[in-house]
Amino acid sequence: SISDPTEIQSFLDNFNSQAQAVFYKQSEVSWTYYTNITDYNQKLMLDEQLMSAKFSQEAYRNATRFNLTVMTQEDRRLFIKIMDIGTAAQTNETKLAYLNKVQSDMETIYSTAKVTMPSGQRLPLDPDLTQLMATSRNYDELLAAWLGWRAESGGKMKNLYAEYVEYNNEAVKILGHADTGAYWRSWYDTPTFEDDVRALFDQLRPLYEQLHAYARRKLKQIYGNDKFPSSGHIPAHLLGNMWAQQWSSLIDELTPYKGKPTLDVTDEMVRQNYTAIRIFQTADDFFKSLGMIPMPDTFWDKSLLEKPQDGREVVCHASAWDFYNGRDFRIKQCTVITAEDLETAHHEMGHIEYFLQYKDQPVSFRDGANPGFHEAVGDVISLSVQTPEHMHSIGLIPTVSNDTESDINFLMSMALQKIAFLPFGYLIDQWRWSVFRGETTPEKYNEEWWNLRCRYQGISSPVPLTSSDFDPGAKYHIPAGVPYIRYFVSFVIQFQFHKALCDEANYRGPLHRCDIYNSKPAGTLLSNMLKLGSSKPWPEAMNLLTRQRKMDAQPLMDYFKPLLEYLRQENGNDYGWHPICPTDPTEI
Ligand SMILES: O=C(CCC(O)(O)[C@H](Cc1ccccc1)NC(=O)c1ccccc1)N[C@@H](Cc1ccccc1)C(=O)O
Ligand SMILES: [Zn+2]
Repeated sequence: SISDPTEIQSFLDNFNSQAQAVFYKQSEVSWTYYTNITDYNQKLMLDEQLMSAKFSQEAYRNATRFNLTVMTQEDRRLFIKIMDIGTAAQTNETKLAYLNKVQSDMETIYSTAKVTMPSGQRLPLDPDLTQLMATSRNYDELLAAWLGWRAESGGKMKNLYAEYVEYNNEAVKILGHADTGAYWRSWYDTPTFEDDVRALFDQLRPLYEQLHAYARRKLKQIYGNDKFPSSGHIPAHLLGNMWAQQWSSLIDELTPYKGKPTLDVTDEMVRQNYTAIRIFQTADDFFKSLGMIPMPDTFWDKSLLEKPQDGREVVCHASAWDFYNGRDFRIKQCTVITAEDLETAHHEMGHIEYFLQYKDQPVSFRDGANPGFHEAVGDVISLSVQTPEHMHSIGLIPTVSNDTESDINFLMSMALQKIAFLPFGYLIDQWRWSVFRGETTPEKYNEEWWNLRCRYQGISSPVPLTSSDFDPGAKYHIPAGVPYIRYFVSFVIQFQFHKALCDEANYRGPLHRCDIYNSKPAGTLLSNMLKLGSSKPWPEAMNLLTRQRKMDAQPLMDYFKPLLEYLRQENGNDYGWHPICPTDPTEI
């Protein structure tokens, strides 16, 4: 095998320039499809996916001819990443084409699904059903939207999913992975990863149990006790979100101390005629205040920041795009003027900032230190933006009051966003890993999904389950094949990052009131970590930023400590739920 350093270097240089061209083409063709869903554009994208798979297979074959043992650590790391070609390892072109087609068809079903409401209106998820789930307080109206959505999305793709699982597993097994879940976990390069995330979740469950109990009591006052099963579960359609994954839309009902200025800035954004562009300029301004890299002109020219009104079908689920040429970076988001979309804009721009910071790395290192790092960047900034101090400084709330009661109100609003999410962020890939392992077979898909929803999230289906249902398919990441444990990891590490940056900014107060706006030292520290991309093992990136190498839930627990005490006092013994789903979901 080849050990000559000049041959090693010329292979890497060659790969890098060819890969940029191939990945650019693939991004362009995919962007065209995602922003204009037609059969023709899908065909162009699927053809291009086969071309780039051939390129990856060729690169893999060539890379295996080299002797990795004589290389520098960095070159060895590059070769290993070049050989990690995922499902492109499937050399049977018919099978690979079919896998890509099934995946794309499921994502298209999800993105074009519409629900016919009792009024006769046909509503898409974005923005209509999302807004209905957030604003309606009518049990039956919420139920109609929730039932309709799962029928039109997941209900239409159960058999497709079983095929996707089979073909995806077959492809990654060629690379030596046990199954697709094992392949996805390999990106964290941590043998104890599954145990580590389980330990983090167990550490955080008491916080969630207390928030769940508090929300359940308030929701019973709104909808009546008779709507809640005696098992202690909350019906899944009452939490202000299609998946009950974040409960921020319930902030007005769940605010502990009434009579204080509202923390929901949506009305004020609308009153000030905020536009999508202004939402993204607000986010861009924050990165600039830290001395970080501003969005380039191509971003503003080529992004799609609002749902087109010309009848085109688009994939509305937000995403950030790296075109791998060091110049072209875009966001696709069907932005609406709400506090939630202000947060999403920061989330997406966090991905772009990471792209910008690592754009001079070799292509194979243009990735997050691990997938959770990529999801955390924007959310860290958003933790500063959402403080009452910062919201006041950008004119979205009238006054800042930091008396104890206002503090609890603020922590409650952050908990509805961050604590409510934890079991959801945890359970999605618990389900998928069990499916990829073959422990959960197609006839058990839906039953096992609700077992996890009942056990970890303490929510239950408001209607009896039928075997034709496929509720996992009602959540974008399942048909789109996007892993999800990355968000659970992000929701833990983003508080570690926030604490480290607040320390760097010489902030002294309670963590939940820290706003790093304008801190160049914090910006420099964050930039230096982001510049690494995936060139170093993630514990080294973690160490550079936080001066220790582990995922640690303590900063998150410290942030919410005052709220946990309040909730414990409020709830007394009225908390928790039966781990098994209620037999009769509407049992009185
Ligand atoms: O799905 C997202 C945001 C979309 C995204 O930015 O994570 C996006 C997902 C995606 C879409 C298409 C293909 C692949 C992934 N991820 C990116 O755009 C992305 C991720 C890593 C690198 C580059 C781009 N958030 C999750 C969880 C979440 C996170 C933060 C706040 C609220 C909710 C959700 O909505 O359930
Ligand atoms: Zn993301």
